[in-house]
Amino acid sequence: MSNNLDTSYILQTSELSVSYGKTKVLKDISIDIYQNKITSLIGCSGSGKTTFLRSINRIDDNITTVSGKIYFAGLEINNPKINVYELRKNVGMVFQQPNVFAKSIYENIAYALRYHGMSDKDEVYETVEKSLKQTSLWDEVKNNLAKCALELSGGQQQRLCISRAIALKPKLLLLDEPTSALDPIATAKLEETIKDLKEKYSIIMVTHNMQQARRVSDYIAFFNMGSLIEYGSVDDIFLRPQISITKNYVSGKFG
Ligand SMILES: Nc1ncnc2c1ncn2[C@@H]1O[C@H](COP(=O)(O)OP(=O)(O)OP(=O)(O)O)[C@@H](O)[C@H]1O
Repeated sequence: MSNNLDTSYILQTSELSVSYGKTKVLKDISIDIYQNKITSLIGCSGSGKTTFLRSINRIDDNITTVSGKIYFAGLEINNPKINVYELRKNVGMVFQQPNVFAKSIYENIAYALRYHGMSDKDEVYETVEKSLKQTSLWDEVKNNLAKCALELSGGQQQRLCISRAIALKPKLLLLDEPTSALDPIATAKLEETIKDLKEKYSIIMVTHNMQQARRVSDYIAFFNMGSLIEYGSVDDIFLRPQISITKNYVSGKFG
């Protein structure tokens, strides 16, 4: 991490290490993640990508030991004074499997808004509509907002999960393999949504799909066995990798 906290970065880590019990699975990760860009984390299974994501909104507080620093929007997130509830509002997370609630499409978003303190009915409705439009789901569901979200297709459910996350106006969106459960058409649609969202949000996405990483990302971070091996622009990593293991991974020689 650079010496000064820089506002062009949404997230900076300095020598971040994370252990489950005695096993250290992330080792001294120092990285500066840019605002309003899409940064993809790539690497073999077990290299620590998801652990990195989860440490940013402190989901695993009870099962991990963390050392080093994580600065989100300039604040050190593991400081005891940090309000974890506020942090999670500002750092939205979308998981591999869409986790919609067994409620109506409308309620999936409205519930989250009310939970976080929005009480005005008109404001809730407007925010639901706006967040569904931002993921291009509005036109597909606007006449069926009372339908149970579980009846949507997998791709629609995933876009609903993203709508729910962005309805809370997070500064950072974490996407953990968001298209891994989707077919190619739903994947293409979700990739378009993700690219549109970077106008307003900073995004960190885990993906195993190298074509997707190339299509969608501005920056790529390559992890291997808990270490950050190489980090750079999408062209730096795919066309001019500096480290042979990165080159072998992105060219499909292992992984
Ligand atoms: N809850 C947990 N308890 C103990 N070990 C865990 C836990 N979650 C992950 N690990 C271990 O931490 C290491 C990193 O896992 P992680 O899920 O972060 O990797 P990953 O790069 O995201 O993998 P994948 O691409 O398969 O999702 C692995 O060795 C994994 O077994």
